[in-house]
Amino acid sequence: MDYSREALDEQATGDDPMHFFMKWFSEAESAQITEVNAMTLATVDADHRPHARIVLLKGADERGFSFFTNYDSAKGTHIAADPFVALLFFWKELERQVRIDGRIEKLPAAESDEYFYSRPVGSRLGAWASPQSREIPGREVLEQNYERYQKEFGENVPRPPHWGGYLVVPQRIEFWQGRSSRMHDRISFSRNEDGSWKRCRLAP
Ligand SMILES: Cc1cc2nc3c(=O)[nH]c(=O)nc-3n(C[C@H](O)[C@H](O)[C@H](O)COP(=O)(O)O)c2cc1C
Ligand code: PXP
Repeated sequence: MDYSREALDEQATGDDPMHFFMKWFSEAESAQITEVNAMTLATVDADHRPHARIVLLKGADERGFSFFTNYDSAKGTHIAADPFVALLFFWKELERQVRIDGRIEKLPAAESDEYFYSRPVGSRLGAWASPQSREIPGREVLEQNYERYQKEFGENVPRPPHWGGYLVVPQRIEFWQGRSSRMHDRISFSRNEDGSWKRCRLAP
């Protein structure tokens, strides 16, 4: 595969990488890419070993990038031990990659509530039924848990205390545009101490 769609120059990315991310994200949405918000989340465990999995981006604003999960999951345990994480998007139809490194924190409970109560009742029950990342003897455990919570809550399924959002506050954001002969464009932003951004070009 030789990438040849387009170029990315420093000026085009502007001074604010969050702003530029939104632009690329909406272009990916317009390109009808399925699961455009699917991103790889990398964490490290207490022994400094890396782990990666996909989660869905549910918000991006001037603060950073947010997603929702089980705080007692493997990733939740890693984050509690080490708050440095990485995110990765690959939009192959646009020949684009976005790499994000940053520090992660929990979203305020009110924001977790707001998102949780926007989810279908079935997914809300799923959050109760699944002890995410734990070994279970069989699928029937999940089905039994689901029925149990369905009986207990009916249509009014509250947010479990172990389920909520995280915010990744970016320290570095890199935009990668594939180019011919592996001579790709890489524009990288690093956060300065005062919160402003320093932009540079990296060799591909
Ligand atoms: C397309 C896709 C989207 C996913 N989105 C989420 C998500 O937003 N939150 C989540 O907890 N798990 C999500 N998962 C499941 C995770 O990849 C993972 O299996 C789960 O969170 C357990 O990870 P852990 O054991 O490392 O904590 C998604 C999986 C896929 C394939
Ligand atoms: C276990 C799990 N939790 C949360 C999500 C986030 O997506 P949603 O809030 O749309 O269900 C997903 C998406 O696949 C998921 O698999």
